[in-house]
Formats: sequence, structure tokens, C-alpha cells
Amino acid sequence: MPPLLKLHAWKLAGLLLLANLGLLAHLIAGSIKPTSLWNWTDILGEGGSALLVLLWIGLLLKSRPAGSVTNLLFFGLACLFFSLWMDSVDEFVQLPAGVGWDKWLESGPMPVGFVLMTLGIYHWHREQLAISAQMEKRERLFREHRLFDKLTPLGTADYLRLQVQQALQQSREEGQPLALAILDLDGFGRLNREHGHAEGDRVLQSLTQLLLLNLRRQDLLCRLAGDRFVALLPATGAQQAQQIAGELQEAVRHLAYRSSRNGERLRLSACVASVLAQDEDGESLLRRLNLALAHAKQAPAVKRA
Ligand SMILES: Nc1nc2c(ncn2[C@@H]2O[C@H](COP(=O)(O)OP(=O)(O)OP(=O)(O)O)[C@@H](O)[C@H]2O)c(=O)[nH]1
Repeated sequence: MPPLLKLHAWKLAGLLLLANLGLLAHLIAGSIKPTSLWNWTDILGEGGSALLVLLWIGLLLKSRPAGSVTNLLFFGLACLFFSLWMDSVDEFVQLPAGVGWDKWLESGPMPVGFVLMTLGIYHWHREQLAISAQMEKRERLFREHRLFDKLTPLGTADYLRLQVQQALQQSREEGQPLALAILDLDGFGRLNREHGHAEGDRVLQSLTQLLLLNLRRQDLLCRLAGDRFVALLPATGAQQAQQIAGELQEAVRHLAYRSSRNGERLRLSACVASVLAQDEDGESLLRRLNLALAHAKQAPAVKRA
């Protein structure tokens, strides 16, 4: 049995039974009209409408999950179908004068069907709103996923921008300082060329773990680009930020990273800088941070180390 019939067998059997009972009642009470009396316009209009409603019922049951909304829509459509079917039957069957029940069968289920359909469509609308709200949540989650780096478990530059904006607002509200520290590996391009891109990836992953280990719980580390990382340091003054940046630089210098090819030690070093947030927006704060790094890079290596 097709799944559609299996799921809605009772409903469909009930509709079929009612439609046949209606036909039977007409056949018992009346007689078939001669074809010369058939009104083809009515037959096509009413019979065609009944068939279309049957098609709607099929599409409805095929496309919707079983449940109360589907039932309301089904019974609504079933009433419309029954009315139209009875209307079509009296085009072929002549009932004796004085019979009135056929008018009830034709007109009675129609308004009931419209009421059920209205209720069904109203609940369908509410169901759609709930589904849309769920989709929106998923979409937000998906969008936020895109803000995370693929290589490291860190946020991207876009994520950093969002977090900096929020942190600036929070620091203003709480009257706390906010600082940013930046770290950029030295000669990473050369490391890539000499040891391969895959080795470079592993260096970035180890470096990420190292930096995270050396930061506090409240700090946020993001990967700004390539070999450049930024730490957002809430409730941190200029001096403390400088100290944290210096510690990160030291940690990188002491990292005993061994290449995966022959286990040789790859010596790493990094350039760091830090800035204290002023009364400014996130973009200008990040611009100042990059500028501070550019200045630090220009300083002689001996002075930096
Ligand atoms: N392995 C690897 N390399 C990357 C990735 N993203 C960027 N890079 C490389 O990182 C290098 C960064 O180059 P630069 O900005 O010149 O950095 P650098 O070679 O360390 O130069 P300085 O910072 O001036 O010392 C480029 O060669 C990029 O191809 C990545 O995800 N994985």
C-alpha cells in the first residue's frame, strides 16, 4: 500500500464511503436523467471543481505531516468535495418533486468546510511562523560558524571586530580599561617555503595552543590573518597589556616546536605590540593596533627580543 494511503487510510475510506452513500441515496430516491437533459456546463463546472478538490486533498496529504492541522485542512476540503459531488450527482439523477434533503447535502457541508479550512489555514500560518523562527536560529548559528577559522579553533577577523565593538561598549559602561595585544610570527613565509605549507599549518595550530595557554580566562584570542593573532584583554591597563604581550613573545621564543618530517627544532620568534582603547570605535582601535605592530616591526630585532 502506498505510504499516503497507509497513513490516511481511514480518512480516505470515510470520504469514499460518504460520497458513495450520497450517490446511492440519489439513485434509490430518484431516476437517471436522459442524456438530453444533462447540462454539460454544470457537469463540467461542478464535476471539474469536485475533481480539483480531490486533487488538492491528494497534494495536501502528500506534502504535509499527519497531525491536527492536516486533519482540519483535510476535513475542510472533504466537506467542499462532498458538496460539489452532490451538486454534480443531481445533474445525472432526477429526484421526485418534494424531496428536500438533496439541497441539504449540497449546501450544508460547504460552510462547515470553509470554517474548517479557515481554522486549518490559521493554524498552518502559526505553524509556519514557529518553523521560520527555528530556521532563523539555525541560520544565525550557521552565520556565526562562518566567523570561526577553519585551521585553528579561533574566531576570524570579522568575529574579532564584533567582539571588539561589544567589549568597547562594556568597558565604557563598567568604567574599566580595555586593551588589545597583537602578535605576528617572524619569517613565516620562509618557514612555509622551506618546510611546506602543511608544516606551516601545524606551526599555526601549535602556536594557537601556546597562546591560549598563556592568556587568562577572560581574554579572547582571534586569528586576524595568516600568522597574525590578536588578544582582546578586558579590564586591562596599558602596562599590564604590555606585560602580557611580552610574555606571549617570550613563550613563542621558547616554544620547542619540532618539524614532523625529521623532528628538527624550528626556532620561532614573533613581533608583538599592544594598545589601550580610548574613546574611539572598534575600527580605529584595530587600526592603531596594526600601526603599533608596524612600528614594532621596524625596531631592530635585538631591541625586540
Ligand atoms: N601554512 C599556512 N600559511 C599561511 C596561512 N595563511 C597565510 N599563510 C602564509 O603566511 C605568510 C605570511 O607572510 P607575511 O605576512 O609576509 O609574514 P612573514 O613571512 O612572517 O613576514 P614578517 O611578518 O614580515 O616576518 C604568507 O606566506 C602566507 O602564504 C595558513 O593558513 N597556513
